Amino acid sequence: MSDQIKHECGIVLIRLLKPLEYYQEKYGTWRYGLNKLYLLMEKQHNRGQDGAGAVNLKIDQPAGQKYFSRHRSNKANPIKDVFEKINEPFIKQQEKNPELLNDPVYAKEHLPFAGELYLGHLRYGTFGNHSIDYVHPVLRENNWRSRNLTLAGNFNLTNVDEIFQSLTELGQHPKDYTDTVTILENVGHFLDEENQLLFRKYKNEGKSNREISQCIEDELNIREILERSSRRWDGGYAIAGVVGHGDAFVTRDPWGIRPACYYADDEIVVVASERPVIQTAMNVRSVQVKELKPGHALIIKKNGKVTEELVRVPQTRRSCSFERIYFSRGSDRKIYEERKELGRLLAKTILEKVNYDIENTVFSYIPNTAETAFYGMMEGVRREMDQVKKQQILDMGSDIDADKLDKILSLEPRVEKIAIKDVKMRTFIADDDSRDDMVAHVYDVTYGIVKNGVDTLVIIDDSIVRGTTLKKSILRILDRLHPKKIIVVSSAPQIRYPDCYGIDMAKLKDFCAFAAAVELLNESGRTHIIDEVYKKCKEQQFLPKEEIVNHVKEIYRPFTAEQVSAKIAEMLRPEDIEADVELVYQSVENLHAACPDDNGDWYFTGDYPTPGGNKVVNTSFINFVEGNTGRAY
Ligand SMILES: NC(=O)CC[C@H](N)C(=O)O
Repeated sequence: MSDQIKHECGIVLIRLLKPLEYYQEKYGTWRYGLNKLYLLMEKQHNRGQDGAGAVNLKIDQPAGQKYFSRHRSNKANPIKDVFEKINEPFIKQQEKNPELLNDPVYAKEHLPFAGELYLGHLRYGTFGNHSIDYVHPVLRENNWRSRNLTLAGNFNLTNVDEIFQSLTELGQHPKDYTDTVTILENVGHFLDEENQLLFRKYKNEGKSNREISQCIEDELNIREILERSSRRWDGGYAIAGVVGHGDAFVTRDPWGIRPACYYADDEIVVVASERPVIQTAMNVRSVQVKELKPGHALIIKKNGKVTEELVRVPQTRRSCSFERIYFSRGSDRKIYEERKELGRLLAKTILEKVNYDIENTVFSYIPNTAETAFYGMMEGVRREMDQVKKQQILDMGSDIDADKLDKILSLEPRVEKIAIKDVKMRTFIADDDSRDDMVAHVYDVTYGIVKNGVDTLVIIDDSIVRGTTLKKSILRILDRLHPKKIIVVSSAPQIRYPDCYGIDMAKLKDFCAFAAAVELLNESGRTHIIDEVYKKCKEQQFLPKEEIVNHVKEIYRPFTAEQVSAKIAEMLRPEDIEADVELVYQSVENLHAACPDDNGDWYFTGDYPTPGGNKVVNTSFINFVEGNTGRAY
């Protein structure tokens, strides 16, 4: 991916179902769970680098001793920072008395992060900023054990304002306005309520307060707490939580927008955002890792009972196709196949664009995530070429000989590694003029492969969001190879509408497809459409989200996808390069054919699965016209 988009978050939840001694004996360390947490977080580092955090809970710690430990970091390498902090007391203990460090009973009593429940999080913020207050897990403390709550999530809601308001209507006075803390207080409120209900029930039965605390811990109905609190959540979410006495859960939105998978046996329960991460960390097969069903929660009671329970009625599945195209690790066996298929499906169009002139075409990709789509594209190109060769052979009829056959069969597509990602250029260059020149060098190229002024260069990327890197770096540096033409292929369709479910692309004006459509409207004397859409958006600005319609679709309506692609190519092509530039995008139909199980496509089509999505696109358009640079949720 050439455009860096901030996106997603990663979650990890681990419950050790046996006492720490068991792991010391079987695996040689009571830190078995902690080590797995590290692995699972490190393997998901692609999902968030703004911050990281981890919590540990010791189940059944005696009163007066700390049972929650937490470390969070928003430093440059947050996972490393968090685990250095976690390791500090272990290093000290190692120096003081190494034997005690390896004693699980001593460790649980005296050392932080020696407990049965772990919650880890990697953050790419979609709300607020990068400050430490926004880093998960967030914690709500209380002297009643079963009222303590910690949460971490991969989520974005379109109606945090409504939920915040419901808290203030309850009489609360939140000290902060962050989406994660709002969710924490929202769930916390119903956790308190459930505690209170159970307390009353047992008080009426004449039980002592001590007995009641025990009863509450046994009976706390997590499913009900989640059902009551999530009733109004509009958005995509996979939210994990731990309650102070030892119950834990992960709940997923009813549309399945955000992903969550789990593995459970009699020793351990592991939940993570991505399947192959669990496969690798736990050394299990993909069939052993289950997807958490949309609208359900995986609930792990303190006593070790694991259930998947219905929380909100599942809706038509609209899981995020961008996970498949780009975000998730491509090592998942299904995602790998899907990415290849995305490339394969583009082959015919590409060959048509180059007039099947395979001798004068060089195929390559933008490193690194587009590599899999590239393999698929090349399979597709070869398959198409086989058809061409077959026809040429048939056309020869009886006029066939070995030389002619050799010539036909030897025609192979030219596959080369052209673009090389070189350096991360950031703050070193201060002034804007030289900055652009330096940014051009983020990518480098392999020289001597392209025939000057003759060859067409076909280069595939997984998606093009803003196109800035293409314009400033990739096209310029590719032009130095002197191709006749550069065709940039996107394995994803045009990104036309903002996301509001956990990917930080909330501003319409950032999308090159949107800029191109606006330019086309202006050029073709249809500027009035922009004004009309603005008026319609303003008219429904304060309507309930359920009544809002996505009028932004009208901006694209007069044009075909090809017209928009051609305009984007024109706009992204630097004036001072020699090569022609063309863009080829995936069609939405082919995206669905390649990724049939995950058809969430609102960023391509404007069809939002939740009413809040229409509100976000509406606000986003108003922001664009009014020159407001804020996020639209
Ligand atoms: N990408 C995400 O899932 C972000 C989670 C949450 N909205 C935050 O900004 O912290």
